[in-house]
Formats: sequence, C-alpha cells, structure tokens
Amino acid sequence: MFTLIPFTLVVGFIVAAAYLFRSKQNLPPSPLCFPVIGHLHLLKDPLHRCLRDLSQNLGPVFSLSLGSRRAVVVTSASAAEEFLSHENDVVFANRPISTFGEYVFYNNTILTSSPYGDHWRNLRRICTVEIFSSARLKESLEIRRDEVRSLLRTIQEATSGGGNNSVRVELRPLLSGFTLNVIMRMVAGKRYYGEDNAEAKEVRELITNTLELAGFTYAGDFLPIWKLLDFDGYVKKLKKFGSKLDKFLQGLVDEHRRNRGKAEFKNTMITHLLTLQESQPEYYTDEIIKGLVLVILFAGSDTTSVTLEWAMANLLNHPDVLVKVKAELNAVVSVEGRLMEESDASTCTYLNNVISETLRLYPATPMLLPHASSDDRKVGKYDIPRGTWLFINAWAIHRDPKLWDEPDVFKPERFNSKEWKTQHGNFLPFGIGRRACPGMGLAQLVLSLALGSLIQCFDWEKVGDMDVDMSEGKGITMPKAVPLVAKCKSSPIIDNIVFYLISFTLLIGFIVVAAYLLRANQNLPPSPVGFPVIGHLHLLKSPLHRCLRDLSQNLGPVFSLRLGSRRAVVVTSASAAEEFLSHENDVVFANRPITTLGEYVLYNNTILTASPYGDHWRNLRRICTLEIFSPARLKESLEIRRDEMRSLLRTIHEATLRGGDNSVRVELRPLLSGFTFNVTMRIVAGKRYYGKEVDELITKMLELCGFTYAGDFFPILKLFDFDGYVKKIKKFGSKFDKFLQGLVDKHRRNRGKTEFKNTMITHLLTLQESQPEYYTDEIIKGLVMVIIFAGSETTYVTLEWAMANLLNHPDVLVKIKAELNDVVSVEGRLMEESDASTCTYLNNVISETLRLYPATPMLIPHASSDDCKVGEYDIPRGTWLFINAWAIHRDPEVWDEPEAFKPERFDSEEWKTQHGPTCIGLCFRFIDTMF
Ligand code: HEM
Repeated sequence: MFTLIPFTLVVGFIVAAAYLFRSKQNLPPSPLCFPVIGHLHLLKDPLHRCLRDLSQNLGPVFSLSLGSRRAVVVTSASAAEEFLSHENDVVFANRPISTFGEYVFYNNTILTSSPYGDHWRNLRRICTVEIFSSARLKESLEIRRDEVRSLLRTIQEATSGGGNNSVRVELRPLLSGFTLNVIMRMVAGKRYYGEDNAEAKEVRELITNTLELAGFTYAGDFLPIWKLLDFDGYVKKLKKFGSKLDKFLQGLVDEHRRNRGKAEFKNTMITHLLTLQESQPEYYTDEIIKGLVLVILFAGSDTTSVTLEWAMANLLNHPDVLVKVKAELNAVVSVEGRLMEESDASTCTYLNNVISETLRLYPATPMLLPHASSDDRKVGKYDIPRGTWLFINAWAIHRDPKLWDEPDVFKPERFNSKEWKTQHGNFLPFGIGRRACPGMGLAQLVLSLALGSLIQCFDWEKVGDMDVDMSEGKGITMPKAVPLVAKCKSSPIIDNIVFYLISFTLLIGFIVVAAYLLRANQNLPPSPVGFPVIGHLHLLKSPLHRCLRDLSQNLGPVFSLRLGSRRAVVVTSASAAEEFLSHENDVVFANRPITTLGEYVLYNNTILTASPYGDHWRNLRRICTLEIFSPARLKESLEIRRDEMRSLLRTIHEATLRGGDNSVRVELRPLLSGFTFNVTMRIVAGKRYYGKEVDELITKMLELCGFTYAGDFFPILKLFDFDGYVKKIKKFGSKFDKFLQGLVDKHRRNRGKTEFKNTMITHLLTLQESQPEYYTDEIIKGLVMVIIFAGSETTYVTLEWAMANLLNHPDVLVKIKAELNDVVSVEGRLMEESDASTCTYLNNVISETLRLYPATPMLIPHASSDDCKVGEYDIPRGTWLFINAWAIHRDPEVWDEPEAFKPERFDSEEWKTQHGPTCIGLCFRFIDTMF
C-alpha cells in the first residue's frame, strides 16, 4: 500500500501530461474522470445498458479513459457505419490485446483476437473454405439434422412421463448441449453432451471455465501494474487454465492424426486441416489448427444457444406469436407429415422474423467484439488516436427510438415491412465490416432448424402466470439472468401421427384436406381414395409390380399415390415411361429417393445407385464406365468370366458323373449365384470371397433393401425408432463398411502381388494417389458396393428364370442346343463370349426372359428434382417415380400374346422398330455391358 501511493502520483502525473498533450486533439466528449483509473469506476454490469445510459448525456460517440487505455463508445447506427465501413474499416479492423488472449488464445493469434493482417486473412480464408463454404455446410447438414432429432427425442422422453399434462423442461442445458454437439461434431467428429464419460465431463467444464474467464473487464488489461503484481491471482489462474485447454486441444489433434482412416474422423475440420498440414507443414502448424478449433468452439456454440434461449423466452411471453409460427410450420412442413428440414427455413418467413426480432432485442454479443485502431484517424469531426479500443453498442442501436418504432416491444412483423428492407444498417447482431461474423450463415441454419423443430413438435407454455423474467445476466455472450424453464407437452403433430396410424383423428384429417385444397389447383395424375396420414400405403401388397398393375387397370397408365408424407407417381405404359424418362424430362427425374437405408448403409445416399443427379453422380458414372465397363477393361476381365464358367460346368459335371447314365437333381440357385458373385468379386477385388461372412452380408442387405420402411414415409417413426430399424441398420451399415474397408486396406498393403494387380480396387487406388481429394476411400467403397449388388444379384436371378423357362419349353431348349451345335460344338470346343453375337436365338431367349421376368420389375425408383409438367399432369418436386417395367412388358396393346414365352418375337420385323417398350436398358443401368 505504501509503495502504491507514490506510484499513483507518478502515474497521475503522466496521465495529466498526456491529457495536456492530447488537448489539441478533438477527441469525442468524455465525462469527468479520476486520475489513474480514468472512467473505470463508471463501468457497471450489464455494460451495454450502462454505456447506453452514459450516451444519453454524452451523445452517440463518446470517449472513456480506462486506466491507461483510451476507448471510444458508439451507440448510433450511422456512427457505427462511419467507423466500420468505407475508408475507416481497415484502421479499426484490429482487436485489443488482452491478458486472456495472451494465455488462452495462443498469444492473441487466433482468428477472433488476431490483429488485422496477412495472418488474420489466412485464418479467415481457411475458416471460410473448411467450415463455412456451401460445400462444407452441405456436408455437415446430416450432423445438424441428427443433433436436432436427438434434442427432440430427449424432450419427447421427458414429456412422455407426463401423459396428457405438460411437464417442466429446463431448456438451458439442453440447448447449450445441442449447439456444442453440433459444433464439436463438425470440428472433431465427437459429441460431448448426452454422453456420460470422463472426457465429456472434462470438456463441459473447460467450456464453462472459458466463458467465465473470458471478457474484457480484467483490471490488469487497463492497469498494467495490476497484471504485473497479479493481486487477484487471475494471471496464475489463466496460465493454468490455458495449458489445460491446450492439452485437451492437442489431444484432439493427436487422436485425429492416429485415426484418420476411421469413419468417425473422416470428414471433420481437424482431418481436413491435417491434410493441409502435410502439404504446407510450415503454415498449418498444430498451434494454428488448435487455434482454429478453439475459435469455432468458442465463437460458435454459446452465441447460438443463448439466442435460442432468448427466442424461446420471447415466444413464451407472446403466445400469439407462438401460434403464428406454429401455423406457418403446419402449412409448410407438418402438412406433409414430416419434420422440419433446413431447406424449409427459406419458406418460413415468420419464423425467420422471430429469430431476427430476438437478435434485435437480445443480440448474443451486445457490444460486438471490441475493435482497436491501428493508426491515428479522423472519423467525422473527431480525432481517434492509434490504439483506441472501439466499443460498438449493438444492443443500444437495436433499441434506438429514432430507428425503431416501439423499440422495446417484441414485434416480429416489423421485419416484413418495406421500410425495414431498406434499413439493414440499423441491424448488426453479427457486426459489420471486415471483422463481421463469418459464422452468420451457419448460425442462421442452426437457429431456424432448431427453433422450428421445437415449435413444430411440442406445445410450449410459461410456468405459472407471471411473464418469463427477461433480465440479462453477466457474460461475454449475453445470457438470460435466470435459466429458462418452460412447460411442454408433445404437440398434436407427434401424438396424432402415431395415433392416426391406428385410428385417424380429425386434426390430421383436417391437415390432409388442407393439403388437398392447397394442391387442388394442380392437375395431378388420378389417384384412388386414400386415408388421412397413411394415404394409399394400405393398398400396397406384395408383389408390388402385380399390385400396381392391377391398380392401373382402373386408374390408367399414369396414376399417383400418397405414401405417408411422400407423393409417388406410378407409370405402367411404355409411352408414358418414355415421356417421363427421356427427352426434356429425363434430367428432372434423374434423382433417386433419399432413404434411411441409403443414409446409413449406402454412404449417406452418395453411391452411384442412390446418389442424386449432378456432378458427383456424373463423376461416379464416368469412373464406372472407364474402370469397369470400357471395352478395354471388359477384355481384361474376360479370362475371369471364362474361368468361373468352366468352374461352374466342372461342378455340375462332377454331380452328373455320380448318376452314371441317369440324370441327377441339381439345385441351380446356389450354383448360379455363386458363379455371378465370384465373377464380380474377382473383377472388383481379385478374390473369390464367397465365404460365410459375405454370404451373410449380402443376404442381410437383400432383406433390408427395398423401399418399404415406414420411416421413409413417416419421418416421425424414424425419429423415435419405435421398431429399432434405424438402430439395426446403423449397426449393419458399420459392419458392411468394415468389410469394404478391409478389402481396400488389403489392396493398399498388397498392391504389388499378382492377384491384386488388375482389380478395380487397385485401379481406383492408383487414381487416389494423383487425386486423393476425389478418390477417397469412401468413394472406392461405394463403387465396390454398387458393383457387388447391381452386378451379381440381378444376373443370377435372370439366369435362374431363363433356365426355368427353358425347362418349361423343351422345344425352345432343343432349338438353342441346335444353334449352339451349329456355331460352337461343330468346332469341337466350348462356347466363348465372342460366340454370343452369332447365337441369335440364344439372345432372343435371354431377351424374352428379361421381358417376362425383369430382375428389377419396378426399376429402381426415381425422384423429381423440380416441379414439372409431364403430358397433361403437374408433377411436384420430390415426387417418387415408379416405372412398372414388368407391366409394360406384359401390355397386350404392345405385345402379342404377352404372357406366352416366345423368344421368336425378338426376330420379327415389328420388334426391330419397337425397342421403346422393353426396359432392358433402363433396368440394367450397369450390368448389361458386363455380362
Ligand atoms: C447467433 C449466433 C451468432 C452471433 C449473434 C454472432 C455474433 C458475432 C459478432 C457480433 C462478432 C463480432 C463482429 C465484430 O467484431 O464486428 C462475431 C465474430 C465472430 N464469429 Fe460470430 N456470431 C454467432 C455465431 C457464430 C458461429 C456459429 C460461428 C462459427 C461456428 C461464429 C464465428 C465467429 C468468428 C470466428 C468471429 C471472429 C471474426 C473475426 O474476428 O474476424 N459466430 N460473431
């Protein structure tokens, strides 16, 4: 204390001298101050309110002495624009150097605290490319959807205990857990909330501590002597905390380095950065990577969860607004019996207005992040010295009565007005200028999906009669002082959908009628009478192709069905099939439906058979054409097909030997399926893997595949997974992936060995070396999966049908044999692939088999990517398209005696002009050239 008095005097003297020196400058007005501490004593929590009150006397731009620092505070939109845009933006693009940044944010080098310059520009570029680019946001969509569903499930479990009564739900831990899981999964592939292990607990603690310790209110940042002597032990605490946090971040980076091949670490931001580290190790150091992880974690999670909590609190205090948001969601989303998706956000204008109004009244960072000037500057009439801290009071600007009508009232409608549309400068929750928030797009996606889903699925009310307390608490992001607790019960959308599956209640019936009226001015294909909610699902029977042909007999060759929340169109005539899948409509219908199987087993619907039409699909198709179906590759694999055929003949011959001169019984199915599977596996992987494990995988896949899972038509069933299908399929997907990864790794290890030399996997691994970003392991595994399934199953089924037809038509069998004798046996040799073109009758038998028994009688469903008109009908975007090849092949208007097996028909002149009616080409998108 004794030494502090003379010290204070000396500093007082220095400050007075500085004051005199500066007096020639026109600084913004300032209140009276004390020596040394300046205006520090004026600062009170919450800071944004205290600074707004000061501005009421001092004007919209005023200055403060905070110990040894000068700060300027701005509380008007026009002044904020003057400081942070146009020619002043660069000068104010620095950030203040803080003690917290020194010990926790890698000496103020991370994106949020780094000074403006090349290093900052580089970090910002990396973030934009690796996290915020539309490609990355699309890649991480599944994470956000999955975490929202998990949040809904947790609340649903809580409400199910209350029966018809509402239950109390503590929202803060749920919302902060949700946003942290989203961010951590994008960054590091891990979730820490909802998991009960030591690591998760430690991380939750680290985050809480970061938010507690961060901020710009530490006395040592303004009075360096305070920091030097560390009276309050803050520096010691920060040092300890900084090294603990660094240890955790280093652990994450090392874990990724060790496990880069594994599925869960594959597409994370850390893995992408480690790949960049390989090519530019001097720039992408571990410290840069850890800093980026920290920034995203720190800037991305709390801001979003705090906003969600404020939004919910506002809605509880304004039930009329809540009703309007719900009505909008019902009209846009629930009407289709599904849950909200991110893509719905653009249509839900009122929901977006609620979010904007929340950010206006309760901006998550009410003072933005402080800026600092890198040079002396004149802004308006004021001189602003270099090193000045700049506080923009967004909270005060958002409540400025000169800019906003009834500024303190929650009125989402204001964002609809024409006026607002020209006044964007008055609304700056994400900042302005070059340091503005780069995460705005991601934040808006998360906010609308989470808030929309919470409102869609549950009914919310405040607890008791009193309004929710809206006072602000302490913290760098502005939390509610009192954590939000609300009363909640499942919304009719959940209960009724489940209930309706059994007994069709009126409310959903009403929704369906509303949907019907909404669609009434469209000319959809005719449709049978359906039930509410389930639509026409009850009409579907096995075998589907027969059932749909029977329906078409009343409804015509093009009709539509409602399958739960999905619309489907069924086509049973050749001319209509041609209209849908060729000419100008082909591209619109070149998509595939998104299915749950595709999500968890077919690499999130990205493999060739399931992928939506677009660049990715085109690329896969090109790879397949070059690497499997090109004449050169087919020639290379000819020996495999010949060898496997000989082996099949040998097996049957050995069986017949046992019968002597008598015929023996031969079970053909296992022999034919073994044959086609061995051919495929040898072409793909060089080995006959027809062992028990693969056998089981294939049988299971065939069991699971198809388009009959109820959750694909009622997303709510998928969300709650009543029948455990999602769980089962997730497990199966990871088992299958393990098998495929095993194949790829084996090839990687043994590429030199002869048996692995000329396989499809080896070719793809060679391409991976030159273009690793495109030929990822996932792309290779997806291609292998497609070839195994599309290539083997369809072919052996066709062979079995062909043999069965021949057994029933011995006259046809005799004719083939005669043709083969003439072409092949006469030369005393076995048949070769090159003989096929000469054996016309044999080919006719195969065509006739494919006509009567097409291996995929309904083709693989297509889906429309846009609204379109086909013939006289309007077909809405997202419609599933079923082409009934089986019915087309038996259409009596096209085929003479359609049910009879008559291979000769393919010889006729008529047939030669009638290729349209056969769907062989469509049916076998991949395998026709192969076998
Ligand atoms: C409701 C959500 C959010 C709000 C209200 C918000 C608001 C802000 C504000 C006001 C700033 C400072 C702007 C300035 O200094 O002028 C900022 C900076 C930043 N935000 Fe956000 N933010 C949100 C979500 C996110 C998310 C989700 C991420 C990333 C995942 C993110 C990453 C960042 C980063 C990296 C910066 C520092 C930019 C720089 O200094 O160059 N933010 N944010």
